[in-house]
Amino acid sequence: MPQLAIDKDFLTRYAKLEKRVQKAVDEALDKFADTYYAGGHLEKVADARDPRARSLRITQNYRGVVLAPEQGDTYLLVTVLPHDEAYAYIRNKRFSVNRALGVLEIRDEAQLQTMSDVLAPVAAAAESRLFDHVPDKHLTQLGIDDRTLSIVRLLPDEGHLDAIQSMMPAAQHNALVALASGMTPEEAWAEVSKDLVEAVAPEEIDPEDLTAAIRRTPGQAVFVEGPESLREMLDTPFDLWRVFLHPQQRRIAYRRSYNGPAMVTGGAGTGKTVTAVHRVAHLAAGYDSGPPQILLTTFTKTLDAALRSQMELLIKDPGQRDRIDVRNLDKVAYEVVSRERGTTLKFPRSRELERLWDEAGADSGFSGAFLLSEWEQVVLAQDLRTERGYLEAQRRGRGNRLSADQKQRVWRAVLAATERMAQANQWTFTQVAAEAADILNRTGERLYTHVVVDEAQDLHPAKWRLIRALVPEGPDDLFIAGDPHQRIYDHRVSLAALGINVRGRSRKLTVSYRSTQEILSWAVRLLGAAPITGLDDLEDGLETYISPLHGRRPVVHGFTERTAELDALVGQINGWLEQGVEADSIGIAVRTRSVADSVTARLREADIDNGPLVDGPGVRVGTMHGMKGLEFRCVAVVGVDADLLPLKTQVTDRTEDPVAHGHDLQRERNLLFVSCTRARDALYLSHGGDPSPFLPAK
Ligand SMILES: Nc1ncnc2c1ncn2[C@@H]1O[C@H](COP(=O)(O)OP(=O)(O)OP(=O)(O)O)[C@@H](O)[C@H]1O
Repeated sequence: MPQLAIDKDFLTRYAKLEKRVQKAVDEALDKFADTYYAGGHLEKVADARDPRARSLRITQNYRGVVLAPEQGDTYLLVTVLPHDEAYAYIRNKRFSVNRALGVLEIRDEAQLQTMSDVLAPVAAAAESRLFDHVPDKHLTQLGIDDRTLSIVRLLPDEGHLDAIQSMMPAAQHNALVALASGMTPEEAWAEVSKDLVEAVAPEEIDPEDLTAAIRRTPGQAVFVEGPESLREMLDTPFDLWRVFLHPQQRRIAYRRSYNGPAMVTGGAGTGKTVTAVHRVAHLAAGYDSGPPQILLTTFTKTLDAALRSQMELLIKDPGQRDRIDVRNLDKVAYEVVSRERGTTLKFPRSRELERLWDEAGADSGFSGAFLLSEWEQVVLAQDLRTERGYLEAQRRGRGNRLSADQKQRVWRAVLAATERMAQANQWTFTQVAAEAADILNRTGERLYTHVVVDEAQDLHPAKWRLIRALVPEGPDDLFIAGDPHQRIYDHRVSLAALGINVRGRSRKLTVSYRSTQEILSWAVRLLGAAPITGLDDLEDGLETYISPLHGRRPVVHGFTERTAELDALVGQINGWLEQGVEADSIGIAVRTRSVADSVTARLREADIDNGPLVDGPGVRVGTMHGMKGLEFRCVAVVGVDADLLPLKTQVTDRTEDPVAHGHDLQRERNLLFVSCTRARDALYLSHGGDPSPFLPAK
């Protein structure tokens, strides 16, 4: 059976072609797909570096580059380029199979040759060379082949190793970087082989077997399952995540089965959501049709809309889609409770609710706002049902200590207020989640076979109890994606304490697909040095978090007053717009509503179209909390002032509760980190007064 594969570079370049040329590519591929096993109309290029590289005519000015086997029947669509560049590509590049890893590699042999000629005299004159201490045998074991070896022996230093990166097969370059950084050959092997989708013994690697090599390199090239699948790829060429998963992502998403709840963590932009959506595709592929068995969920309405569109982009089969519900947890909980009660539920505004709690707790000595949050953060969080339970409960992170007498008064107020709410059929979403979990636990009904949860770090314990109650315990029951460094609400949860055991089934993603390395390295410093505990109770660090993307360093501008700061913001936004950045690819994040209002007013004055973060129109403006889960090409974080970050009203006094104080400060840091890591290409920050202490010193 002939097989067609497509390289990431092909799709990336196709995405950027004019519509007219794209159409010509489509036609050429249709023809090619009809007959590719004959290989008939692929043109051999006389001076091709690699005899298997052919050109495919698209238009007079464009050519595709196709790797066509001398025997066998796998064709790889490598790239699509203007005519002269395509021929230069074919004249310069060679394809190979890595001898140790078995992955597909491409190198620019012409440039490497030129580089060798330049390096030869430098190497001869140097006293020692970078890899003098490493014997050939070790290099070979790491996948360095003879062609690379000859230039490796000439490299005088790491600068030259960096300089040849773009010419070299990526896996071989990684191995050399590992050795150059002082790793032993064993450590370097662990480093380069960690991303393999399948381990393979060197003697099993056939250097001519392109099909096997492509299968081992799913982040770069994948097989197309048929003309329809090719059509889908070309219809949404920007959505590379649908097709090219990083091996780390693929291993996690497409593992046949987990013997219980599994978790994927990783820094911002490492593709946790992408991995979760692919996991749903994997689970759905196990069924043909029928009632929904899989819940894909997250914690807000705006995020679940984004999840739904991602799911629909990835899963086209209507039968499989029917097996999947995408809805946020509030909605799931609402349906369970309203169905049981046979009525709709009312959700009063927070002011109204606080008034109710004020009245119900009038003689408690506490405000309605305090009582309400005590109920949600302590009583509902710990599922406390009796006064005794409450009196004995720890109130970690709740600030001021309460005496037994005070606790009794709080408990009475809780009873009175919840009674009033019940009479008026008034609810909070946390309460509905707790109630839904109770109902399901009481009836034993389980609504799904699999639940996949995104943005898991911020869920209230009541929502976790609901999640646990939605699926029977068993293989593949729960798949959880989250990042504890992005925790921006109060909920610090231990999954184990909630009966969800992910030990041994927790995996980490480390490669950012969103932000540049410059933005990442800078943003990680905002988090401070305090250790962060994950949902699995283990410490979670971001030491291995990297990005292959590069760009400009973030900039921080300081002003003494807000007006000057906002004038500068207008200048920055206009600058981005003039550079051709679309208005809806620019996000502005601020700590408080009132700063957001000033920003919006100033933009309006400058005639810059703007609107809310999720649906616009124009430049997106919103609070840092609203930035969660979103992404923009350019991000401006405004009002990074000492009195806004941390926001005093949100931080418990150290003298009242030092632990809560620490947690609150960390949460404020995380909030700034989340905002900054929404940026793909450019990050701009400013303050209109003393700078926030979270900003790193230069
Ligand atoms: N394999 C991939 N190929 C191409 N793009 C990818 C891939 N994986 C992720 N991306 C892109 O990287 C960006 C971040 O991915 P995603 O939102 O899944 O990350 P995340 O870890 O959930 O981020 P966050 O925690 O910040 O919300 C998205 O634009 C996504 O499309």
